[in-house]
Amino acid sequence: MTSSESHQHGLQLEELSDLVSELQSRGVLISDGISVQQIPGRGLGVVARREIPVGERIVQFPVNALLNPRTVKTAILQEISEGGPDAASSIFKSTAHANQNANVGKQFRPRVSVKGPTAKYAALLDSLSSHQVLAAYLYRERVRTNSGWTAFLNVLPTLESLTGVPMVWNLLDRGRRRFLEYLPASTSEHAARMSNQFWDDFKAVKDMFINVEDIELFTWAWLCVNSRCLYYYMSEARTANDCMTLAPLVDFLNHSDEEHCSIQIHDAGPAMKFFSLVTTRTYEIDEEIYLSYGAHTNSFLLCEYGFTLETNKNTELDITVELLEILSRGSRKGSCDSRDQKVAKIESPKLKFLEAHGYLGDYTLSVDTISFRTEVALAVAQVRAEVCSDQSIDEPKARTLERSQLKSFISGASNGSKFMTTSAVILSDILEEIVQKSDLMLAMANDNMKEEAENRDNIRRLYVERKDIACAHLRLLHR
Ligand SMILES: C[S@@+](CC[C@H](N)C(=O)[O-])C[C@H]1O[C@@H](n2cnc3c(N)ncnc32)[C@H](O)[C@@H]1O
Repeated sequence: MTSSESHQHGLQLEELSDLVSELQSRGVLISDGISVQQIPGRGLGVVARREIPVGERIVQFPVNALLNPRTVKTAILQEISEGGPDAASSIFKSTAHANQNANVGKQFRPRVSVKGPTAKYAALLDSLSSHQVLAAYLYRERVRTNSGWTAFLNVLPTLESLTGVPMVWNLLDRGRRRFLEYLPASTSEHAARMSNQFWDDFKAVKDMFINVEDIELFTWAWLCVNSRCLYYYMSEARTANDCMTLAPLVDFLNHSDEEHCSIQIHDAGPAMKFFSLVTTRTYEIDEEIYLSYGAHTNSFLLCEYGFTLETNKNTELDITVELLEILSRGSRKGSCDSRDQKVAKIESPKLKFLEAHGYLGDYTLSVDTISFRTEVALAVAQVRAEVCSDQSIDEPKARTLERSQLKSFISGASNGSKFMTTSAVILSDILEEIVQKSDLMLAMANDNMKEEAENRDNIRRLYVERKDIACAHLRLLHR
């Protein structure tokens, strides 16, 4: 790999060649066909320096050179074995206990049970989620003077360059908190969920490790992990979400909604397991090499990674907030603020019914389809609340019939034609409001976010997409 142009863009040539040396010393193979360069609007990216055929392994890691909960645990336990109690007390708080509070689904099962003096520390690390372990590790490596990962840490983005992520507008403000008001409600809820997760993770890490106090530094570490990790299966992970690894250099690949490369695991026996980045198409000289981060919408990309795609084939219109509002209030008019939904959720029989049938939330439309979940919610929205309650002995026959029609639609035994006309009316009403609101928000973002062109353009893109999809469905509905 070469890095000839990187020095123009904040990152020094030596920093990239130090990274390459650091990785090579860990046994990582890097193709001579790629370089890391600044790409306008995308930060750094990976570019082909020569023609690259399909199937070329452009980076190959021995799996123990990756940075994930497994390798971090090994490194920390080794540090403790070599340094003794002093080393342990320079890492863990004396009050540290296995994190009871973490989302259980995200914790790790002990893979190989560790015995001896380090067993206690192994159990502590196993009780954290991957995100927590990795963020804590990056934090700690950043503050220590003798990190073995200095070259990698030096090429990670600065906190300022991560401020496209809405969660950060709230956390660090710097005049950006007001931008949250311009987000579509579903995007804003996604950002709020991330904030909650961030605070849970900060608390878990702070309670366990010494000297993790600096919120800005932890934000940087947490966001680096969030935006740069790749999927890597580990048998001890309890959920797919916890199969996270950092792979330096591979993490310079930007996202595309088309597949360009894939991650492959080659298992050639003990100590011969490799994690490779392999091309799945040919590349011309100077072409950027991308990786798909997943089939993500622009709202998701903005929340998790701080950018949106100009055209995104995974675009969809999320009407969850709008539909939940109708379902919880029983009517569209005089509706409550979407933030009151949690209270309504507990009380509304319609929401309870949807939850019991696995259809609560996630109501979306793509340009030409309405998801089945949305159709179910529209059907439930139009029946009387009593239809969603359990059958009572003396209830009218009409109610029993309507309940069975609803259940038969949900189970797929009928096509739900009974509900279609009213569903169309409810949906039109929602979509017309979305078009109006999008126009308003597009104008407001234009007027009030002038000084932050990138954030403004990302937000505008979300409303343009919402409006386009809403208009496409309104045309179909009014045909
Ligand atoms: C895994 S890193 C990719 C390398 C990154 N560009 C860098 O400078 O280090 C993911 C980050 O790159 C940026 N990014 C990735 N794909 C992008 C795209 N298609 N358009 C704009 N920015 C993108 C976002 O800032 C995202 O959080």
